[in-house]
Amino acid sequence: IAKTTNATRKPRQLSVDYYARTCPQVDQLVGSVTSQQFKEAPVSAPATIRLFFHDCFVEGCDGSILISTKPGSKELAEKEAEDNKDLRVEGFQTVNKAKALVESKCPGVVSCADILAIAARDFIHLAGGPYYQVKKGRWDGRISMASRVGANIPRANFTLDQQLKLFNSKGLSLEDLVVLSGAHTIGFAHCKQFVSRLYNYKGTRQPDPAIDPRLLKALRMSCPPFGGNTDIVTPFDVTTPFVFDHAYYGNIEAKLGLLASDQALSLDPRTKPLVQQLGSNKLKFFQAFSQAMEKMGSIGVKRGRRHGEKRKDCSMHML
Ligand code: HEM
Ligand SMILES: [Ca+2]
Ligand SMILES: [Ca+2]
Repeated sequence: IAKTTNATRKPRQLSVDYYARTCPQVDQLVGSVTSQQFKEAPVSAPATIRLFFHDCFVEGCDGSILISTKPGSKELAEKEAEDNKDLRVEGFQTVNKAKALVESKCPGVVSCADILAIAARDFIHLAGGPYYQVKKGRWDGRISMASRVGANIPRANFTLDQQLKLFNSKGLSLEDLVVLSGAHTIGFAHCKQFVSRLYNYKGTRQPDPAIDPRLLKALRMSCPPFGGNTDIVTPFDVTTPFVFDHAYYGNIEAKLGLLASDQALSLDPRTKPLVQQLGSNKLKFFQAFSQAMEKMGSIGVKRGRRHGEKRKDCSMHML
């Protein structure tokens, strides 16, 4: 019977109890690392959530983002790509710690891609967001190339159409786009991601009219037009930058969006009604976010030895 179910199972299907026999305690093991990490370095939460997003959008959710460039190799790994340079180390550290613990209890069983998916869920919950079951069974990928990143990661100055096109190409809908962008309720961005909105919006030499004047003033203080400190970061959510809540939507309705791509969601008639709904209904946001994360978490999933690997060290391919 077991054989028949295996053969008839859709190849890319994930399941909550995938490790029921081989590593039943995997969620607890990862959980002990994420809760410790959250206490020591709360930025691990936004760091890991973004890491998961950048993993799933390039080659699918397969841990390709975790690979380090081989010393002496000409081919740079994904994490070296320009769009991944600002991924914080805390996300990588979390995955590595969790992987080490999981390997010590269930050697050679759990993929790095699944550990990243579980850790991202944990941090959403630890920061005050929803808890949902993570479906597992992803294999790690054999390809990690910096050159494949640029076209697959959305940019801060993307129009809604550009964002939508990219999300659609990943099997995600307009609603998924609006809901997943709510992850910008925690975390921070560097000045370069929005500085043109502050001084010279679309070449007008004027600020973006869709920024609240008080926010504009505050952002201009942290981010001068030239010669500022490039390490400065600013919270996405001016009200609760460490709390996973639905404040993001109220903010963009109030012209407090940080990136042009965020603000666009409350300006476009296609997305504005959903922004209003999510901003006024935390439960709806939490339910929609959990579902959308499951959808994002199943992009391009690989199963089996022919397409994937189970790494021992998440930063190195198996040979
Ligand atoms: C819709 C298109 C999106 C765009 C254009 C976008 C762009 C960005 C940018 C430019 C940053 C700042 C990076 C920096 O300066 O360090 C950022 C941060 C972040 N993004 Fe997005 N993002 C998008 C969607 C998402 C999604 C779908 C998620 C997760 C579900 C996500 C989660 C995050 C988090 C948590 C941070 C904060 C990272 C930290 O503080 O370490 N983003 N995003
Ligand atoms: Ca990937
Ligand atoms: Ca918040």
